[in-house]
Amino acid sequence: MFAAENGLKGDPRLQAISQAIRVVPHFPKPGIMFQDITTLLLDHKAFKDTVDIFVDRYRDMGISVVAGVEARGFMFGPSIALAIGAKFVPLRKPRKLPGEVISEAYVLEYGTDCLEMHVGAVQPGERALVIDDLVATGGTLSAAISLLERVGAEVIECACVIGLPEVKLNYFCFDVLPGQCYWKWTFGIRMMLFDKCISFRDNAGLMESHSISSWSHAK
Ligand SMILES: O=P(O)(O)OC[C@H]1O[C@H](OP(=O)(O)OP(=O)(O)O)[C@H](O)[C@@H]1O
Ligand SMILES: Nc1ncnc2[nH]cnc12
Repeated sequence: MFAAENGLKGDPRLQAISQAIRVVPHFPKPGIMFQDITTLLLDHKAFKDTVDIFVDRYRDMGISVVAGVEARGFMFGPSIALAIGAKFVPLRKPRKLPGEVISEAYVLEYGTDCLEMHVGAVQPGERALVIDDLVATGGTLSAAISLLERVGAEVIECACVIGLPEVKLNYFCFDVLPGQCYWKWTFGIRMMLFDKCISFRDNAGLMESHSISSWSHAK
């Protein structure tokens, strides 16, 4: 989310959203600081503010598809889709969707997994937004982007509520693509003002052309 660009700089909603997210140490295994958005969902104002912030950003972008990543992308995606007049497409874990699917495997901070999407849910040329609660390595979002691009959709942006401070995207953003102000600006704002709230633009071509392991493994 571009706090300065869209007038969110200093917005008190951001701090309240951040504070509503519980951090659980050593879950699901030692060393992981688990960012628990279920406490955000319990806080009606913080939950609504989170959705509203995304809706304000995406309502005029001509987005026809909001693709939510199982499971936690399902908690934010449908509300955003309804509010911006888009359809919601679930990107599910393996063997959950009953119809014909396409699949994309990826590596997680604590394991490996796979996302699937129904064939025919998204048409070539559609403008898509990917929603999830959190980006850690970016592997999940990379898989989501791949699924959508494989069926000819254009991924306009990916939006997450939480960006982990150790995310390798910081490196990607500041060092690998120093000329890309968009990235630099986004993440500068995230770290200074947004804390746990980010949104970032997909630029799969650039991700691919630089061998950043966290992104390239899913490509
Ligand atoms: O950026 P990454 O390293 O790919 O990690 C981020 C993903 O990990 C979490 O989901 P998880 O796979 O744990 O599944 P869940 O939502 O079903 O618990 C989170 O909700 C993201 O989808
Ligand atoms: N630290 C974390 N907290 C919550 N979900 C995650 N998914 C990957 N890393 C995570």
